[in-house]
Amino acid sequence: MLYIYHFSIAFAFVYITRFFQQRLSSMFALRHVPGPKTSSWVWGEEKVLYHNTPGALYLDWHRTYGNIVKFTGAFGHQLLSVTDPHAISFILGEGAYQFPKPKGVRAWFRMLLGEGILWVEGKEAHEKQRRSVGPALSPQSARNLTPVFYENAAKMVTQWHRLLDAQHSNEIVIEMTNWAGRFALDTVGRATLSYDFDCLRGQPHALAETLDGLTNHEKSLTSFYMKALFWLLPSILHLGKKGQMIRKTRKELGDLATDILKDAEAVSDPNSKTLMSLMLRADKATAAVRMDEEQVAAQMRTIISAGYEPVSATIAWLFFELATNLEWQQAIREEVSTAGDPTFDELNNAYPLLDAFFLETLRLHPPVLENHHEAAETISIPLSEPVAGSGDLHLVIPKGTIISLPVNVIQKDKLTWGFDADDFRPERWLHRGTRTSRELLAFSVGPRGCLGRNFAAAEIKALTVTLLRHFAFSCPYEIEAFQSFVIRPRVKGEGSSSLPLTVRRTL
Ligand code: HEM
Repeated sequence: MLYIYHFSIAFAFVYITRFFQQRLSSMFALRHVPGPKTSSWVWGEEKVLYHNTPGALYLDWHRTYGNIVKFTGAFGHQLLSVTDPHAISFILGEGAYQFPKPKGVRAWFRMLLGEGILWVEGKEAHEKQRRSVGPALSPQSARNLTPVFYENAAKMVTQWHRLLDAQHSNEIVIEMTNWAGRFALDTVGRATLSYDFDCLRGQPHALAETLDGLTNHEKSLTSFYMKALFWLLPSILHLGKKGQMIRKTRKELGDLATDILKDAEAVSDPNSKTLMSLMLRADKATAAVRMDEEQVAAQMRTIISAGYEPVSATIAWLFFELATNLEWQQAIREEVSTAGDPTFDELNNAYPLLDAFFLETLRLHPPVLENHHEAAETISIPLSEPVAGSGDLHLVIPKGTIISLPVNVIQKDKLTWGFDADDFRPERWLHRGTRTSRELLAFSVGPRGCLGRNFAAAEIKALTVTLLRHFAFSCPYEIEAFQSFVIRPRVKGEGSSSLPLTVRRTL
């Protein structure tokens, strides 16, 4: 017993000494990097970040201190916020495997989704998973699934007409974040597993409620502690009600995938175009060691979750912008008022106004606000311009430093986007010579860039075309951004996400 006691004391001593040693050497190495004064010795900037409008502090900091900003997290750990273009290209490109996701972020993905592609690190292991998952999310696969996108969009139209008929009215208030979530979940469910959650026809599915309960919460002390501490103590995620919810969601997502995997027909049908079948075929063709049941379930959970949250948030923001930019709404309605449903290729190429509006929505409302990484080793990264007062076009980043790439700041950079970078101005995308979608970071870039971007663009555009042909939108409320797992809209001052839109029949 005494032995265990001494062992624990020694262990704690070594751990605490190493922790402070690392902090001190990191502070020394980054001493010349500018940044805000620590506002709390215990919580660093975590509290102000948590209570401020999402992304607002990063904007202030970078406008005050330049492209590289140092700030403090809980218990004095150092973070860097980086918007320098060369540094970003390196971190997301050639240096991607030297900057894995932070341990806390990986712990979250592992606990919720399993050891799938969002969790995996290391060049070889990640490339192996990408070879299996990639074909399932290729442009060809999104092309094959386009009819599913339209079928789900048409279900939404039918339901809204029913709601209007029931009110004997041509106008009704629709809570758009809820319907966007139903559309995104039904679509990714059918595409991935040929499984219909059927949220669009009936009541929200239990899984949608579990997913929302996990991330779409009001601000509370517990969620603040979780957010502030999981960088340092990833195991905190296992605790309390939150831990229970994560386990519940993981189980529900996994049970569904394994049930379908066991249903031999869904998998062995050589003509099946579900993402699961395509992934299993790619895995069989390219991997020496095939995925086991848990690995398949992990990938399916990952695709469902990756295809649900950011898509539903983007749909909501896009309709918010349509509802507040009425001239654009009318212009896009006219542009898409052609006969029949546009094909996948037409959705991509035939509607410049729709495309510009979609890209501008992602520029000003990136659902994934911060892209986090951790230096696996002490490493020197290239810079476009020196940190103030140093003259050096490189920055040495100590091992363990957590780096945030604030997508909102990068996508509002006045040097790249011009003096009106803060404004919603879709016309900036119409001059293709000067602007390309590659400049967006909303989907990230490089070897870990989003695999589902073709899928997301096609489903969101298919929904927009369909809804604009039937309805007109306006927004009588003041809306603000709110941080859940992704950035969602809500009525100013309300608790969780909400976007009530006035929807009027046009047909
Ligand atoms: C507007 C919608 C979407 C946005 C803004 C978005 C954004 C992102 C971002 C920023 C990443 C990089 C994450 C990181 O490095 O930590 C990512 C990765 C990923 N996304 Fe998306 N995503 C969207 C839709 C989708 C959809 C619909 C799917 C699948 C159906 C999907 C599947 C994936 C996968 C599998 C990865 C992991 C790639 C890897 O690590 O190699 N995404 N996404």
